[in-house]
Amino acid sequence: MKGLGQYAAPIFMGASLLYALGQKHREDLRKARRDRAHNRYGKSRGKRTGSKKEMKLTEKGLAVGNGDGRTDPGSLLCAVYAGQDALHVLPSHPLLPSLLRYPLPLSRGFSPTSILVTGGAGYIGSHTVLLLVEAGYEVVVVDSLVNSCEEALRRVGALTGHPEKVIFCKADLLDEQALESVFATHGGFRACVHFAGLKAVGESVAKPLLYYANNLTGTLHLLNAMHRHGCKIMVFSSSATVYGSAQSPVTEDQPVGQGITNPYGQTKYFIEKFLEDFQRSPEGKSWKVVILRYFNPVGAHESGRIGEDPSGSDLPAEAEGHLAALDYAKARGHHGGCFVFNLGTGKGYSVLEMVTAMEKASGRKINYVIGERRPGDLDEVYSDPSKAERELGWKATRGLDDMTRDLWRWQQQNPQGYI
Ligand SMILES: O=c1ccn([C@@H]2O[C@H](COP(=O)(O)OP(=O)(O)O[C@H]3O[C@H](CO)[C@H](O)[C@H](O)[C@H]3O)[C@@H](O)[C@H]2O)c(=O)[nH]1
Repeated sequence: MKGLGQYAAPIFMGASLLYALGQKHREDLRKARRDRAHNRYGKSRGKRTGSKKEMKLTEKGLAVGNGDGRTDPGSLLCAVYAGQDALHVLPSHPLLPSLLRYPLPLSRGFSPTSILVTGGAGYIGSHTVLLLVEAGYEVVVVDSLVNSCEEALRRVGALTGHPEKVIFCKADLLDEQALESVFATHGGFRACVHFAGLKAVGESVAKPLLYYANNLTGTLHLLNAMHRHGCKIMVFSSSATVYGSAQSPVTEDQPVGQGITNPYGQTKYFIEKFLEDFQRSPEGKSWKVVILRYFNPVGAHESGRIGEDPSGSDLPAEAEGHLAALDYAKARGHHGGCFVFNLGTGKGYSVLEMVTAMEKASGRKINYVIGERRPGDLDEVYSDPSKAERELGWKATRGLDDMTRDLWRWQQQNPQGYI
């Protein structure tokens, strides 16, 4: 019988190998951290050359980059998996199947698939959060609840079966410190979908300063926080009002900003300008900005559980438009840009057609009085949505009857809204 000593040499060699690989792995991680810190704080301002290698945290894990923004698929040093509360790092070397797998505890909410949604408790926001969770994302919602309530998000969590993936932070975008603490606590956002904003056309005519201060300042705080924390994908919820007096059906290349009839529309126009100007600047050129211009969304989720809280286009489909926009931005890899899409049915409905459709859906007679146009309202605006269909693969699929039926179901099940 041989003694245990015969195993000593292989064990020693194996252990040395493991130690050496572990050392290399730790050194790689340290180097990656250094590189990231350099990039973040702008210490390495030198022009990158095609031959200079760099460590990159990619979707699949830590990889060696070519120095030109690309990575070679074979260069993966370790895979990174996001768990519920931890980041799991698994070295790709076959000799180390599990020895170096260790969870890095993280603040709740961090995940490479985490999306920040501002105004996510609102009408379109809550439908979008639902679709994002169904698509596998974890969502951090920042909302001041000025025009919504948390119950909408509880219902979204219940409908998806993943309440843990809907993380709510009550915060006002005007409160820069609160916003900073959301990024510091939940950071690492892959993208931001920005809905938060005041949206009542009539009120904006009566209180323009409130609208300018709120919508513009809040967005500037958000953009600064995203910039500080390296979140470079923005999907912005804009509005058809930016087309002002343009002739319908409006296409994305028609001029914007002329003849806008109300301060709400002006805020959307100015925010589009902020985004375009920043994206064109050296600091923002790697950002991917997708601007979605809505055309009066109508409807509710088919479950009747979420809809517009009482405090024509197709609402659930518009929420899908946000996912399509995220996919579009992600598919552009490292190529930044600013892209604009109309989301609408391509068909205009008159107010009387809406009344008739609601009568049909509810089986009730609706009394109405024909009066003056409300301050700030346009007479007619409807979209040409063909660019979204061509480039995003998005199309409004439901007709007026479907939208009013879902809207009526929501109204019947929730006559007082979310209570
Ligand atoms: O300063 C603010 C203003 C609003 N909100 C929140 O933002 C959400 C906005 O949702 P709404 O239901 O009021 O609005 P919609 O989802 O219907 O509207 C969305 O689409 C509109 C276009 O039709 C506008 O683009 C609007 O900004 C965008 O939120 C609400 O939860 C509200 O509480 C904030 O958190 N901070």
